[in-house]
Amino acid sequence: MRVASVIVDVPAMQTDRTFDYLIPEKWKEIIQPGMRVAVPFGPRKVQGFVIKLKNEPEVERLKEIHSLLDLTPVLNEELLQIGYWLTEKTLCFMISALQAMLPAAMRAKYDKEIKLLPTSRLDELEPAVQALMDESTSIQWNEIEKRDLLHVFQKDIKKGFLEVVYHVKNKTNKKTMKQVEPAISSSEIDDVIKTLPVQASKQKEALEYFKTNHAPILIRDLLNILGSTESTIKSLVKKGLLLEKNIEVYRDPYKDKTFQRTVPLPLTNEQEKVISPILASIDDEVHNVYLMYGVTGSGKTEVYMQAIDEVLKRGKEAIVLVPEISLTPQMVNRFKGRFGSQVAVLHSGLGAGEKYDEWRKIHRKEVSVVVGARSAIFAPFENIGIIIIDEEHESSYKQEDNPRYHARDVAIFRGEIHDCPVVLGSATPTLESFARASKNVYELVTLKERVNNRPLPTVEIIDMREELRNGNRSMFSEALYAKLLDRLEKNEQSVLFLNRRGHSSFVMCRDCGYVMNCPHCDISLTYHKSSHQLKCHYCAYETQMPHVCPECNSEHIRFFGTGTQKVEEELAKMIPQARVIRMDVDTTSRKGAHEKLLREFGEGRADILLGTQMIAKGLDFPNVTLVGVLTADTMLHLPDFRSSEKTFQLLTQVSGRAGRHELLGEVVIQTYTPEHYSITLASHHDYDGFYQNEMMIRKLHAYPPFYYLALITVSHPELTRTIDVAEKITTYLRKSLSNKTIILGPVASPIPRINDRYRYQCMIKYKSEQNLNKLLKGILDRYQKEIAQHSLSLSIDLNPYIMM
Ligand SMILES: Nc1ncnc2c1ncn2[C@@H]1O[C@H](COP(=O)(O)OP(=O)(O)OP(=O)(O)O)[C@@H](O)[C@H]1O
Ligand SMILES: [Zn+2]
Ligand SMILES: [Zn+2]
Repeated sequence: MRVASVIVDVPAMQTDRTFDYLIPEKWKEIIQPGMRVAVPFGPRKVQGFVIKLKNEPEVERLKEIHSLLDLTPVLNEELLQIGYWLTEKTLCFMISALQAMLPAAMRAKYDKEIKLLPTSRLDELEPAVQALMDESTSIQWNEIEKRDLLHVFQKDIKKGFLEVVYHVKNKTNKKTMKQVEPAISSSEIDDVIKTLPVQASKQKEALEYFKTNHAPILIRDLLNILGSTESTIKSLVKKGLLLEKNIEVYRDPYKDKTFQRTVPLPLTNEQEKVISPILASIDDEVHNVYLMYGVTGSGKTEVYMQAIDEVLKRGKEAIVLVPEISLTPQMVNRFKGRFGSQVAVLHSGLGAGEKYDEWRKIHRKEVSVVVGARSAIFAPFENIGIIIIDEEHESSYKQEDNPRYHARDVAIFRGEIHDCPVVLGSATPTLESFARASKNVYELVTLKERVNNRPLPTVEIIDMREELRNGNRSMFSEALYAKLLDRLEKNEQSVLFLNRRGHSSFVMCRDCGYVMNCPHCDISLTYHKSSHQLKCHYCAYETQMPHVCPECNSEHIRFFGTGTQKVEEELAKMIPQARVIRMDVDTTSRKGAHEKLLREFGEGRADILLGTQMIAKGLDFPNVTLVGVLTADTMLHLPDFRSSEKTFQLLTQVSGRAGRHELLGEVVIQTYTPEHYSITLASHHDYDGFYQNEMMIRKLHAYPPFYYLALITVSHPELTRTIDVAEKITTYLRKSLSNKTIILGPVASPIPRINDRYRYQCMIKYKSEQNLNKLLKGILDRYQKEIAQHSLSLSIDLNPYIMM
């Protein structure tokens, strides 16, 4: 092949296509699609991805590829295909799609080195490679390039003897450790031991060790075994009896942990029923989407693991997505405990280098299970047997920057390609998914009972208005206070949950619970402190903040919000003897803090765990018998059509933390709106009731799953231009889209100015618009000049989750 089509790293409309480059003679045999190259682009050199190889140049004179960044493709054919699909589905640039699929470390500047893998021997290598690598286990890329030997090295890379390692220039350098091995034979060791003086007992011990274990070992591990110091080993190295080497180790954050190995549990009848269609799909290699609706503690995770077991037995691979916050040690422990070193873990808590190391394990096929957050859906596996999305209702599966993809969509797309099942699991499925299951687009499988028939906890709703009337102005109701004391006495643990999302933004009457809603949208108004006004983020309605409650004339109407710190202080006053662990953004920002606090709680070193969203899911502590929700309302009044759904999900998840084992559980929900259906139905564990109710409301207001949404946000430094563009776009859409489609706006965005740029938005609600994506691309095209000059920005979100 003579020509490579390259997507260059210049994210702009005009460059969102391939550019052809001539392949220099020496790289003809080397270059493949999915590799990165550096190419001249205008006066600069830029990075790019080779997408295709061709024989005939389409243009007369082509520039040559400047250099190679990879010797094996970092993106395989399937991922390139997904890249194109992402550009269509999310209207992003191809370069953004391609980069989103790689670990961040590969986007930075780096040095490259080619390294002998620990499993291979020098004498297996090509002679030219051997000659260069003699005496060392790695060599700098430039050295090879200078000698024009890349093609020879590529052969050994393909055979799996060598690999390319990227060293990111800022601090994520590879981690090396010292290893020693005997430099002499076992019988020689025996002779040496006899000649050593009596005082050298430690040295003798070390040599004794190598006599029976004639193999390399990390110095750290050796010292642990022998209980001796590094100087002992050093003197043996000096004497030439041991050989010391620096070897690279993966930065595996779980390395020092031992995981208790677990074996598959005999499944309950319900679990059997749920797993059998999934196993059939695995067996028949058919793509099917299963919605696994299972109450909290019903053993979904056990079902996932046994399905994965089947996949691994067939030599295939598994992707498990878990929401970021539930990548708690508990979840990682369970997968590592079952599948050991076959598991790679990918999440944002890892440093760039650690993530890159985990990614390499996948790329090199050293693991066959990946457990990770959203972007793990792009794991470069080639033989996927199952994809699982746990807690499928979590909004963190939607990426909020370009490419604005939803991991569920990518999962289903990959599932189709690999002819494998996709399992969406949740105790509170999204309305979208449950509706699809009701229409048999997905197959519904249900776990109605907790394992061992543990009952779901009883839930008591406390009306905080009533408390106030009775003179209780604290954050704790009488009932919750009494129950906390009771647990303390019994030596049982409690979890207190404070929902901080959306705090202090809505306005409510503390006497009657009345919340200020928009008359046109049935969504709560947001309080704007600066202007002392209430605004609707959907239709631009606004009104003055009232001085008295419009419903009951009380003066106790105010905006709302409390923080975990305040709760902690109040707890300390009210129950000074309780030991409290507070978990929020502040106490968990340090690496490993999250894990440490949970471990302490698990070991019973605290009576109460107080926290935000991050304690809502995944926790499984046998001694927790009480869960308290301090204010169930905060989320309810967010200017978001999903606020009831989110409230129901959260209350169900939090309640699910209580009474999962022998001890019975109890839940107390404090609220100012005890009659709201999301709260009453959550207290009865009534998902079906909630689904019916919420579907009616969505239908009435033309929201998903009855309509699709698209959100266009226009921003510009000048207000008049912002409005002008927003209006033109809206008018154009009104003209071009079907009259069944609803177009709202243009209105100022909920955050009307960011970074001195004004923001206006337009919302499209549609059922079917064949040409919508083309139309929207056309709009981007129309404004591309202004966008390129950075004065204008147009963001288009097909399927928005954040309306700000
Ligand atoms: N077949 C089984 N036999 C015995 N114990 C089981 C079985 N399946 C699961 N368990 C145990 O029951 C508990 C709850 O299971 P698991 O955590 O898998 O439920 P889940 O549905 O994933 O929970 P949640 O969604 O609330 O996090 C766990 O401690 C698990 O080890
Ligand atoms: Zn009132
Ligand atoms: Zn409104």
